[in-house]
This record gives sequence, C-alpha cells and structure tokens, in this order.
Amino acid sequence: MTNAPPNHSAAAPSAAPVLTIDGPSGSGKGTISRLVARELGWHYLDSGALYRAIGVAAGWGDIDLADPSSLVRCAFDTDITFREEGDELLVLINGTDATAELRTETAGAAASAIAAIPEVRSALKDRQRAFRQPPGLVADGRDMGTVIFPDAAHKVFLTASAEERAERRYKQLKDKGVPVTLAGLLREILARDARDANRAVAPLKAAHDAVCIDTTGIGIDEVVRRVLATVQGKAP
Ligand SMILES: Nc1ncnc2c1ncn2[C@@H]1O[C@H](COP(=O)(O)OP(=O)(O)O)[C@@H](O)[C@H]1O
Ligand SMILES: Nc1ccn([C@H]2C[C@H](O)[C@@H](COP(=O)(O)OP(=O)(O)O)O2)c(=O)n1
Repeated sequence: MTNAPPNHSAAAPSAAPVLTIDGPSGSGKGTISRLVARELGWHYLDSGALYRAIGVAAGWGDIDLADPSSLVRCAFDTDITFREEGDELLVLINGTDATAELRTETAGAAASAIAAIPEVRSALKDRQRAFRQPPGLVADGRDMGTVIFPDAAHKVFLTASAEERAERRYKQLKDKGVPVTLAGLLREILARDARDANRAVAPLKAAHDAVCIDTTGIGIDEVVRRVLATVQGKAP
C-alpha cells in the first residue's frame, strides 16, 4: 500500500483502476481497504480523514462549523498529508501530526456535520480524484462509488449491525486507552448513520453496481478474501 502524494505529471490518472469501499462507521472500511491495497500494491485514499482534517483544522482556526464560506476556504487552504508508519496511517495537517485528534468520535461527528455542506464536498472533489494513480487506487468513504469514482471498475459496500459496529469501535478505542461507553458509542454511531444517510448531497448509500457485504459475525481475513474476490472477478 502506498500513500504517495498526488502526482499530476504521472500517466493519465483516469487510466488507473479503482476499487471503492463505502459503508457506515465501524463497518471496517479503513481496515479492509488498507489490507486490500497492500495486497494489490495499490494506493489508498482515506476520504473520511480529509473531512475529519478539515473539521480539526477549522477547530484550530476558530472557524464556525456552520459557516460554509470559511469552511470552503479552509478546505482549499489546508495542507493534508498521509504518512505510513508501521501499521498506522499518520495524518499531518499543515505539517503537524493530528492523527490522535482526528480519530476521536468528536472529530468524526464534526466531519459528518461539515460533510453535509455541499460546497465543502465540492471543494474536496479534485483532491480526492488526484489520488487515482497507477497502478490503482482503493478509495474508502461514503460516496466513493456513487459520486467521486462512479466509473470505478470495482465497488464494494460494507455493512454490519449497528450493535456490532459499536462493539468494534468500543474495543478499538478501549485498546487505545480512550474512555468511552458502549451505549454512548452506539448512540453516536446511530446519529452519524442518520446524518450521513439523510443528507441531500452524496448521502451514504450503496452504488447500484456495488457488491454488498454484510460483515456482521465475519472476521477481517474473510472480508478481505471476499473483497479481493470481487476485484479478481470471482464470486465473493
Ligand atoms: N470484520 C470485522 N470483524 C471484526 N472486527 C473488525 C472487522 N472489520 C473491522 N474490524 C475492527 O473494527 C474497528 C473499526 O474498523 P474500521 O476499519 O476503523 O471501520 P471504518 O473505517 O468503517 O469506520 C477496528 O478496530 C477494526 O480492527
Ligand atoms: N467520502 C466521505 C467520507 C466521510 N464522510 C463524512 C461522514 C462521516 O461520518 C465522517 C467521518 O468519516 P470516516 O470514514 O472517517 O468515519 P468512520 O471511520 O466511518 O467512522 O466524514 C463523507 O461524508 N464522505
């Protein structure tokens, strides 16, 4: 897996194949996308990290999350870079490592709120599409298969029950020493699902040509196997 910065001088980006992996919070998009990208030797785009980074940068700049024009300026002006360090994908905002702040549920909720503003989504379109570079791209988010890469050759939509997603997030955050409750996480996940799925622009939904995989009770290795099977043209 690589997270090379967009290289505008490389071969026509549109020539590179894309695998989109969309789904709700905790469905496993990030985990599965990174493992699949590594297996294929493709680039990886964590589009949610871009929305989270704009939310965090807005907070640093005292920008009101309900002020679209300032948020759009923030989306264009903020430098966001990804750096792989072991198993972790670090996210730098204007050169500062913001990974820990970015991964909090507060940052997730802020990202979900600003992601409902159409102008913010438009401001991030080109930045996301620039990740499409040879030999290929795995793109994870909410609208990768529907809006950003509608012509992607391979599309997957991951789901899991809200209870299982909350449990996964609980374990993940507990392991990192973040104080959370299962009930609180379930509430946040349901609220974010509702906001992401009901917004007017680019709502969370499966592309009509996506392969849907319900990962409830299915382990990571098996999900990776099924996703790779869709890329390799075998029935998952
Ligand atoms: N199929 C699965 N079974 C069990 N745990 C999973 C599965 N997929 C992901 N996880 C775990 O769930 C947590 C959330 O996964 P993540 O990839 O961050 O989800 P998303 O990007 O969709 O929010 C991580 O700790 C991850 O290891
Ligand atoms: N392509 C995307 C990616 C994320 N978003 C929004 C909606 C999500 O609730 C937030 C955070 O996304 P992220 O994928 O980082 O969140 P999860 O890992 O799924 O919890 O950003 C979006 O609207 N479109």
